[in-house]
Amino acid sequence: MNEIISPKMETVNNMRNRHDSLADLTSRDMEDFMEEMGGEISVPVLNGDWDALPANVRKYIAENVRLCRPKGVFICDGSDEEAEEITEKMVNRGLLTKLDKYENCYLCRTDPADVARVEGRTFIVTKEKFETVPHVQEGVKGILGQWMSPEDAEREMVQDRFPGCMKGRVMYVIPFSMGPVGGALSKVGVQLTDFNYVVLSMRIMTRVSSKIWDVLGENGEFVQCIHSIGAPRPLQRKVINHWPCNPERIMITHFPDQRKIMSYGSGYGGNSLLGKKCFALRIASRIAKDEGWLAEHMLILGVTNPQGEEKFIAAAFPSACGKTNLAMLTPSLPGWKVRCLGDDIAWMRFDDEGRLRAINPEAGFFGVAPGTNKKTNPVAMETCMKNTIFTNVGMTADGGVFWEGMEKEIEREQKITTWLGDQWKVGDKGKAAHPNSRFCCPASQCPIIHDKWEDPAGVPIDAIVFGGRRPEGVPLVFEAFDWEHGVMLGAALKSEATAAAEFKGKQIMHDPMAMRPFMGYNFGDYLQHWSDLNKPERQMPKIFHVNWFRLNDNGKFVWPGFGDNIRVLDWICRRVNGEDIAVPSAIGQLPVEGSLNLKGLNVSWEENFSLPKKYWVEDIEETKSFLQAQVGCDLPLTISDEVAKQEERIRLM
Ligand SMILES: Nc1nc2c(ncn2[C@@H]2O[C@H](COP(=O)(O)OP(=O)(O)OP(=O)(O)O)[C@@H](O)[C@H]2O)c(=O)[nH]1
Ligand SMILES: O=C([O-])CC(=O)C(=O)O
Ligand SMILES: [Mn+2]
Repeated sequence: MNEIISPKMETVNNMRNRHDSLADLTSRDMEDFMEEMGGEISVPVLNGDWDALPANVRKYIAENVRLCRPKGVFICDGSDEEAEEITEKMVNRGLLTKLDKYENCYLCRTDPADVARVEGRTFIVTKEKFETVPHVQEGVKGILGQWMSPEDAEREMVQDRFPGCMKGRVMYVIPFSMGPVGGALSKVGVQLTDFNYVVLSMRIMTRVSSKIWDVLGENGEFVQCIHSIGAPRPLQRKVINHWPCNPERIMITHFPDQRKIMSYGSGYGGNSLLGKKCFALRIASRIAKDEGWLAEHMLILGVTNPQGEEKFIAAAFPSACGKTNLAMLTPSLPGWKVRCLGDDIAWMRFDDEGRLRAINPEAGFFGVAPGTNKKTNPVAMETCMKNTIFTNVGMTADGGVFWEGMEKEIEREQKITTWLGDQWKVGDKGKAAHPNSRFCCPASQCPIIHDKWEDPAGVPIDAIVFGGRRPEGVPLVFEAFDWEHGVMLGAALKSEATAAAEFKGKQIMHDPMAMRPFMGYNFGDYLQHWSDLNKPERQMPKIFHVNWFRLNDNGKFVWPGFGDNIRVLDWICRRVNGEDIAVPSAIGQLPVEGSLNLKGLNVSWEENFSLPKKYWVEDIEETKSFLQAQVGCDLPLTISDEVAKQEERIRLM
C-alpha cells in the first residue's frame, strides 16, 4: 500500500470504518463522494485508489456501476490482508465454515440448485451466426456451441437481467492476469462481481494484483468479465445456505469480438470464475485463432525417465475424466518422476525454432474432490491441506473434509455433515459430497509443481494426448499415424457424461477435443486452424489417444489407472524417441504386444488392447454421421479424408 495516503483515500478509509454497512450512508456522504470521484461514478469506492486505475478501466467500471447499481465499489489488490478481511466477513455470515483440522481452509456449501456449469444457458454472441457455430444438417440440433445474436444478448442481458442486479451489494473489481503477470503469452482481465466467494476463488485461480494496472498502462487491452449472482436486495428469492443465486435465470454470454463476458445467476466455478472457462478457453480460443496459437482444455506435465530425460506432455480429457489426476501422477514405476505444470488449461504457441510451447494460464487447481484420496492422488491431497476453499464436500465432526473415496482415511463411525447439511456416516444411504464437489487451492503449493510452471516462455510440448471415458472397445493407448490423423482422433473424442455439467445418466457423448462446452468459435474453423498449424519447418508433437476407463464383462476397470498410468507415459516417451515398439492397426499405431511395462501388474493384454471389429465398424459410422450432421460443410476436407481412410481400414480389419 502506498505510504502517502491522499486526502481522498483518507476520507474513503474513514467512511469505511464509520459505516461497515453502507446502508446508513447519507445522501450528503454520497454527494461528497461523487464530487471526490470527479463525478465519474456515483457510489463510494470502499477500497483501493480510483485515480490509480487506467482511464479505460474507470470508464468500464463506471458504465457497469450505472447498469448494475451496486452500493459501493471495492477495488481488489490481491493482498493477503484483503483476503483475510473478506474471509472473516463470509465466516460471520455463515457462507464459509472454517475447517479446524487444517491451516486456512474453508468449506462452502452452495444452494443445491447451483452445483455445476450450465451448458444449456451458455452462449457465444457474434453478429454472424456461423462464426460461432457450424452449419448443421437440416433438422439437427447443434451441440458444438450455442449462438446468440447481439440483439438478443442486448435484450436478455443488458436490458433484462443486469439493470440493478447488484442493488444493495458491493461490486468487487478484480484485476487479474492469465499467465505470469506481464508475460509475453499472458493476457489481462478485469472481473466485476457482486459475490465475495468469487473474489476469494479468483485470487487462488488467477493472479490478482494491483500490478495489473501497470501492465495495462494507460489504455491497455483487457478482457471485460462482468458477473452477477442476480440476487439484488431486497431479495426476491429465498437464499439457501447463505449462497445467493438465481438458478432459473442463469445465462452466460461471451462476446468474442468485444473481448467481453457477461455471466448472470450462478456462483458456481465454471459459471462465475470468469478467468477460467469463459476467458481462458472460450474467449482465448477465439483470440488464439486470430493470432495463430491454441487455447485448449489440457493439463501440462513434465515426465522424467530413470535416465533423467524429461518430456513435456499436454493432454485433453473432458471434464471429470482425469486431467488433474494425470497431471499429479505418482509413478508406480521406480526411477520415474512426474512434475505438474497445469491441470486444466494450456495456452500453446509455436516459437521461432518451430517448437510448440505451452503455459498454464491459471494459478490454482479447481479439482474434482470425489475419488481423490491418498492412494489415487496423494499429491492433490497434500496440495489442498492448506489455503483451500472446498465447495460442496462433506465435513467430519473434527473439522476435516470428507467425500466419496475417502472412506479409508477417516475413523470408522466418524460423524459427518453432508454437503446438504444432513447428519451421516459411512455406510448410510446417499452421498456425503456432491459428485461435482471441488477443492480450490494454489498451484504453487503442489509438492510436485514444476520449477518452470511460471516460466513466461512456457515448456516445449513433445506429445499431445486425447482421452475420455470409454467403457467399451477403445484400447488403453494408441498413437496417431500423423498430425492430420491425430486431429481427426481429437475431433472424434467421446466420453461418458460426468457430473461437471447438468447432464444426467451414463450416456456416451461426443466431446471433440474435450472442448465441446468451451468452444469460442465455429468448430469447423477450429479444426481447420489445428490442421493449418502443421508446417514442415515445425516440430509437430506426436498425438496419442488413451482410455483409462475400459470395463470388462464383470463391469470392472481393466486397467488400474492412476499411478500405473506412468506405464503408458513410458510407452509414449519411448515413441517420441522413435523406438520401434508400435504396430499399425485400423485405428492407429498400437503397442507391440509386451512393449508396455506391465511388471508386477495382473492385467490382461487382450482386455486392454483388443479391437472388436463390430464395435469399430459402428463407431466410425457413428463418428462420420456425427461430424456430417454437426459440422456439415464446415468440416475441413483433411478431416473427412482421415475419417474415410479410417473407415476403409476398419472395413478391412
Ligand atoms: N478409474 C480411473 N479413474 C480415474 C483415473 N484418473 C482419474 N479418475 C477419476 O476421475 C474423476 C475425475 O478426475 P479429475 O482428474 O479430477 O478430472 P479432470 O479432467 O481434471 O476434471 P475437470 O476439473 O472437471 O476438468 C475422479 O473421480 C478420479 O478419481 C484413472 O486413471 N482411472
Ligand atoms: O469449469 C468447471 O466448473 C470445472 C472444470 O474444470 C470443468 O468442468 O472442466
Ligand atoms: Mn476442466
